[in-house]
Amino acid sequence: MKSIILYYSQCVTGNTEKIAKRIAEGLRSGGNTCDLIKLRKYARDLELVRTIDFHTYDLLGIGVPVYYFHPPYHILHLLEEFPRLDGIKGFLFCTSGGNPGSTLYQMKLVLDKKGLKIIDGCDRWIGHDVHQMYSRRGGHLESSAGHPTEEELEQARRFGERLIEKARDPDTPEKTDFWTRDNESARMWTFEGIQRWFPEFKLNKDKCTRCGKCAEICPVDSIILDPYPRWTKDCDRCYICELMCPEKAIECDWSKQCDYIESLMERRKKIKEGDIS
Ligand SMILES: Cc1cc2nc3c(=O)[nH]c(=O)nc-3n(C[C@H](O)[C@H](O)[C@H](O)COP(=O)(O)O)c2cc1C
Repeated sequence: MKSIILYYSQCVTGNTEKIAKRIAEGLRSGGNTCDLIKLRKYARDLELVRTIDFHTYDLLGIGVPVYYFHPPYHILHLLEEFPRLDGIKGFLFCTSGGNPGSTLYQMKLVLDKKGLKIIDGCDRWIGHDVHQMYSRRGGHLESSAGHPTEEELEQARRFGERLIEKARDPDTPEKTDFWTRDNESARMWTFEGIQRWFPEFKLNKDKCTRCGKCAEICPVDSIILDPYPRWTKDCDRCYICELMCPEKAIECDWSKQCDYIESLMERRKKIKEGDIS
């Protein structure tokens, strides 16, 4: 059996990449093949997708990190540009800090229109969450530290192995049970809402050396050097540019988001202790 996995994963954490590699390992068992392709930048990926002959594969897998209870928006747009996938079986997966929202459901909505028959998926794998919202909490969501664990990675490998049988069986039904998982958080956090609520990019020109790392790393090519970095359009708000700037010259104001996280954590603690319902 011939399969292919396309995945996106941030370079700082690489959680989805770790899971994708293990699924591929499982899919390669018994002499089967699996091509593993890392998505990097929207424009380049669009070209790449146009060169792939998907109909030479029996199975197509797509993996993403969860961004604000959704797939990264640029990946959703990329899926919209995929060719027809009739006759091919598919599976979807993601990693999240613990709340995948409606990520896989939204991907399925797009891929259904392409004719891909989705036979399996998993949105339960956790990945170390280092979003800057947690900067006051040591720079990460504590409960996600150490994930994906070796146990989760082994689950991913077995998931890949099981997929071989499922993909071979012509009677394998379409996977529908968890696709309806559409939650309140996902409905609340619209693309426009995210653009409004998260901080604007602020550049400290005294620190910036115009090295271009931010532009190089931005997955949607939102940043141009003019001659200093300038953000040209709405992006996925992944803030990888801020995180990876070697001079720490991108200084977003995270105080509002950090305050929000603190009040959320406080509320959760009280609920756990039975102080409030
Ligand atoms: C911009 C951004 C938004 C995120 N939004 C969510 C979210 O809504 N729910 C969640 O559980 N985790 C969220 N996370 C955590 C990531 O989904 C998680 O760490 C994931 O494993 C990252 O995968 P990667 O290392 O492959 O990029 C977010 C992380 C980032 C950077």
